[in-house]
Amino acid sequence: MEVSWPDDAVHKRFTFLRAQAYEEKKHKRLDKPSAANWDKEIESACRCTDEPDAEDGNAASRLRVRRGTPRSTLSSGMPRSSSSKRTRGPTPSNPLSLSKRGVSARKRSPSIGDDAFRSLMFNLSTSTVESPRAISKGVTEGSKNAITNHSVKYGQASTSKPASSAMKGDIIFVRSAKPLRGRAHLQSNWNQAAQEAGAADLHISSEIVDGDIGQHLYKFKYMERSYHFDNDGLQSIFDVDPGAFLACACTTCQRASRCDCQTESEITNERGHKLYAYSGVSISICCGTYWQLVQGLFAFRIPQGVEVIECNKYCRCGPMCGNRVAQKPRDIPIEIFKTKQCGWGARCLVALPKGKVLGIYTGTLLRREDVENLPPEHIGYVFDLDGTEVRGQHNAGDKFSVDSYDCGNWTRFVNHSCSPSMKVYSVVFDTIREVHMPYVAFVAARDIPIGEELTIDYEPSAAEDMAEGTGKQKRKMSPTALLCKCGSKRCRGWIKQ
Ligand SMILES: C[S@@+](CC[C@H](N)C(=O)[O-])C[C@H]1O[C@@H](n2cnc3c(N)ncnc32)[C@H](O)[C@@H]1O
Repeated sequence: MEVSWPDDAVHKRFTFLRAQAYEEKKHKRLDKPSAANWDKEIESACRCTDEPDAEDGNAASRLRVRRGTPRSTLSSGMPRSSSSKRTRGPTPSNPLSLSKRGVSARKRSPSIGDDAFRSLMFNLSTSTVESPRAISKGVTEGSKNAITNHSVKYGQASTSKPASSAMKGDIIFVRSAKPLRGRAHLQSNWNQAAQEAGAADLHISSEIVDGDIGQHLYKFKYMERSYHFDNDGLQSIFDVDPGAFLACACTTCQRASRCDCQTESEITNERGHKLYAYSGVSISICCGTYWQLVQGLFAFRIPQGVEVIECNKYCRCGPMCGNRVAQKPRDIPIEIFKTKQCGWGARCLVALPKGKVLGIYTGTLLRREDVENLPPEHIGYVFDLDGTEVRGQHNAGDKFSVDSYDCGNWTRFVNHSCSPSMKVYSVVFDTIREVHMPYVAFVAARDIPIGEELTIDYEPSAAEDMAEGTGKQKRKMSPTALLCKCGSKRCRGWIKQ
């Protein structure tokens, strides 16, 4: 995937202005992260409903992942057992309760020689997460069987002893230790990781059957936000000294002219006034008797390739600041589904307005020169971060890429289209732009109806060439290129790999 970047002059100008702004404004930054630090706000606003699973470490915070999860953790983190969390026994209000039928349902610990326990153990694992209705139906049926036949089986019984060995009254409901499998397993793990990061639901469509799932996906580590670093050296470059951050001193950043972080982005209108990258952030709409803040949408004002500098943890503003958009947890539900032609894809389960920022591309951050050492199957999942590079200039040391084959989030399933529904832009908030490790944000390029596939153009420069009439894409297909199956009327015929 390639993004188009501005020319050398633009970069020189921005570098100069930013250096100047830094010297002028650095006294305003907070020496320590603000008490109203956005990371903390996200954590407390996290919509996680379950307690973190201490056993398997999958509940590690974003920070812990960012500080260098060893590679072995990535490959050994799955499958995880759901048994340690959700045990559910019959309760008086529960349809599982057997007391109404004259059989006391009580919870006992198994002991050696307790045949009743072994013979009447129910397995409630797989479908419990998938379909509560099915569970209750199935278990009720199972309960009836328990009473009448003493041969209880729902899902898969852990043992199947003869009914005669069961003792009335020793019916025990336990949750099996058997882990979820296939699509249910992936959905459960990925959705949980998304929710722990404070993001909205992540679904895997039921069109995807277990047989469609490649083995590598069971080892895939879902990371809604932030990069993974295999290499401590890169991690330390990314985690710059706090003193290097420029931060604003405004409390709400409602006016771009007052927010010093806007100096960093240097987005100005024709009159030279600073502009936000995001629309609506400085506007309050009067709704009857109260004022309502309008949510920030990407306004497509910035020159392509110039990073948007969002407020950071040293800024004084809080989470409602209009210059904190891409860093907020995803608030729209996403579904991974099976496309007709291009493998799996991603779509949104709600309609989206133009400019809505949908997510950031996460994965393992690596130097560009290391990309060629990756196994070939990774290549389709590598996104180049070229925000500071001048086209044609070879300076591999400062170029980085993101590989989302082993870890990443839903954006790794985003397919290419020659008429894409999303655009990408570079955004910086966890580090400084000078380290050349921005995040890549995906944003709705137009209003997107509910359920439409979310796509990007993997090679926007080719689209520009086509528009300028210089590209002869269909005729000049490179030997390593992929046949494009986007189906667009404006399809260029192939995708660069
Ligand atoms: C980032 S992945 C996208 C997710 C992928 N479809 C999957 O199932 O994992 C990129 C790969 O998807 C496939 N792909 C994406 N867009 C395509 C298109 N327009 N035509 C053909 N293949 C496409 C190619 O195999 C490409 O290497």
